[in-house]
Amino acid sequence: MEQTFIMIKPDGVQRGLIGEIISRFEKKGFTLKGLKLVSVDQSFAEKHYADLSAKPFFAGLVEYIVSGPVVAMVWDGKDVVKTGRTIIGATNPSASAPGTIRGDYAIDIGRNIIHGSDSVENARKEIALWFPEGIAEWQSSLHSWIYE
Ligand SMILES: Nc1ncnc2c1ncn2[C@@H]1O[C@H](COP(=O)(O)OP(=O)(O)OP(=O)(O)O)[C@@H](O)[C@H]1O
Repeated sequence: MEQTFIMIKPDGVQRGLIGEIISRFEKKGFTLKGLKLVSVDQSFAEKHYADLSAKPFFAGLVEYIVSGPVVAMVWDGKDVVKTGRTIIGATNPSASAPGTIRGDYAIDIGRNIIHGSDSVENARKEIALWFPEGIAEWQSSLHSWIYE
């Protein structure tokens, strides 16, 4: 099945949204395969956001990601990359629909609470970067109640 990398950013952790965010992915029917609370350093944050290194907001983005612990997760399920992005909402919370995580809980683009991989290929790279130790191998017993 497909996997995606989801990170609750430092503002999401500080604001007490960990449980709410995990709950949304769980209730949808996706399966949690990796989970840890970690503080990353500058070089790690720069690696994660390497594609954005030329952007004017890059330094501020890195500073934001290292400002406190983040929750790194791997979620598994059919079309989880695309559906995960839908659950998260548009990058700029001012354009995120109500009902999405960013639409419900964020205001500023530079404090948008959560990250989700934007493609299956990037998910693979991000999971390898954040979980070099590997992820849990298990299958939920609810599988046949979620997939036909
Ligand atoms: N104009 C901006 N000003 C400040 N921060 C920004 C801006 N644009 C993007 N960011 C930050 O950089 C992150 C990565 O930007 P990107 O364009 O990859 O959006 P995204 O894929 O929706 O976000 P993410 O990769 O965090 O899921 C955004 O989530 C946001 O935190």
